[in-house]
Amino acid sequence: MAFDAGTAIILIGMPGAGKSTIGVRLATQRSMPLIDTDRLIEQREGLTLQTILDERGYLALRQIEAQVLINHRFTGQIVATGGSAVYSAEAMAHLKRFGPCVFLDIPLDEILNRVRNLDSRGIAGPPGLGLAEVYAERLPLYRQYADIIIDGANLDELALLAEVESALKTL
Ligand SMILES: Nc1ncnc2c1ncn2[C@@H]1O[C@H](COP(=O)(O)OP(=O)(O)OP(=O)(O)O)[C@@H](O)[C@H]1O
Ligand SMILES: O=C(O)C1=C[C@@H](O)[C@@H](O)[C@H](O)C1
Ligand SMILES: [Mg+2]
Repeated sequence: MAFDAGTAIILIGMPGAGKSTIGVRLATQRSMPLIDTDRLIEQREGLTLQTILDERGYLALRQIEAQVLINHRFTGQIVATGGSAVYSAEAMAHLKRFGPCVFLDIPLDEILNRVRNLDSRGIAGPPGLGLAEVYAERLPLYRQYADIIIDGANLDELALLAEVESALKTL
């Protein structure tokens, strides 16, 4: 693919996969702006994600997320998506027009270690669904939309960043 200054890099993966952490590092390293799509949602709605979930439910949050993604231009940006972005095929097709989609593939046990506050952190899924079920449901979707899959097992932030950079060079 053409990898010029306008090309975005889209990070996808489970909550706790490191999209924001790696996003910040990639943006700094490449002198590109970082956009966290969760913040776009909160700005548009004037509400926190948790309030949207509590007051309108997870399907409404997924719908809002899809609309926000579809209506935004991501040219030249590092994009840290919400973990639930992959529920909208239309939003994913739109995102992928701006650049490659990088799936940070972190094993479930590591995700479970990192994400402890499931009840208060707002997962866009049915109440009561555990992280293991969310992981099983989403894994095929993350794989389906990924142009690059990074096996992040046992990689610290810097090692993961290096893997992402080296995979991007192969495109
Ligand atoms: N490679 C890594 N090794 C160990 N810990 C990491 C790594 N990357 C991120 N973390 C830690 O995991 C936690 C979650 O990371 P981060 O917030 O970047 O995930 P995220 O994918 O953006 O999640 P969310 O979907 O909740 O926004 C943070 O505490 C971060 O310090
Ligand atoms: O993985 C998820 O379901 C979510 C992750 C967060 O980043 C937010 O996008 C939202 O709370 C949903
Ligand atoms: Mg994040």
